[in-house]
Amino acid sequence: MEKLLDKWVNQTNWNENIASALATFCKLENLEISKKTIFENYIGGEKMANFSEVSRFCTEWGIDHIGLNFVKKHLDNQFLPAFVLMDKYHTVLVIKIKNDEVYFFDGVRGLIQESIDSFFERSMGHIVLVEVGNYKKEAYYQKHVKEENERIKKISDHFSVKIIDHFLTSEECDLLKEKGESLYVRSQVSASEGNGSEISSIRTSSSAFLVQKDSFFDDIRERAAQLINLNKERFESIQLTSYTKGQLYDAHSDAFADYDTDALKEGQRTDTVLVYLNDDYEGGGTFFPYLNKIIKAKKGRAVTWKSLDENGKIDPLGTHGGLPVMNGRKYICNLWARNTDQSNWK
Ligand SMILES: O=C(O)CCC(=O)C(=O)O
Ligand SMILES: [Fe+2]
Repeated sequence: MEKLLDKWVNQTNWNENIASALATFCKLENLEISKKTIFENYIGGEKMANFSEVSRFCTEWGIDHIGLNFVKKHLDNQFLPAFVLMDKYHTVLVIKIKNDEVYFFDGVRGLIQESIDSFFERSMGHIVLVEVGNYKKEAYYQKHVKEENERIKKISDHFSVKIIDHFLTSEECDLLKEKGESLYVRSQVSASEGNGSEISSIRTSSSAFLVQKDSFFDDIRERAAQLINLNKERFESIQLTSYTKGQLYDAHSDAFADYDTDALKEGQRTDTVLVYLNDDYEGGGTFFPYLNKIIKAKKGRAVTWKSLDENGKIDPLGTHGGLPVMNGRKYICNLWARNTDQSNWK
């Protein structure tokens, strides 16, 4: 697995998903097509790259391929590698099946393993099998491209992730980091049974809970409140999170699921203001898989979005996570607002 991960060419821009899959494929197959050529030619223009780029790429470079409606039997080593269009508007590169698990490269998440059933369930029903030889090439894509563009337009009309640079000064970032330094414990997530929280491989960072009384913390909450036009009482106590090399937070919503009755007793999370406290590390961007967007850290930068839709339900478009840190140490500050008064931190 380690060796295979070396072949991964990650995407660093939201519209580079296909280019990442294609470049990873070339590296795996030792094709001498440069990463630069791929990233310059197959990023899909101003919108995100769409699945037809895979076929265009193969045609242009004389690589035997076929586009098909995806059925489970394609998940067989004899047909691989294959490009599959997943939900989340992502194309992934499937390379191996072993013990009913699919191994695939994802532009933002690297080399992933998932059960065949759940992988198939998540997919959008389109696959390109590469170098399979015997099939005839056919064009399946136009209809899909149109649907894809419509879906993306709908998304960008309804959901926004706002970026506010210089929300905190560099000195404030340093001070906040310092205040948390001795308080880190392994991060947890809500327990799957809905009572309490637990350690999980989906979140491997450490967290510091800044529950002490401090006018500095109050001031930050006040500014977060002004930023998104809420009462400061709606903000929880500040949490810092830190990731060392390899640590990550997989895709999730900050809002609590219905079954998470323990957490919901204190109210539902509605808004997030996330602040980057440093930027001297590699990797570790904040990714929004449904929006095909990765936000890069910049010291003092705040990012804000809503977790619930207009009906108060968890909005899948707010799904996000922290990519693995490649080098160095990442520090963020989380300011979460709930729909009830949280001011027992006073
Ligand atoms: O580390 C990141 O960029 C995201 C963190 C996050 O989503 C969280 O702490 O809830
Ligand atoms: Fe989060």
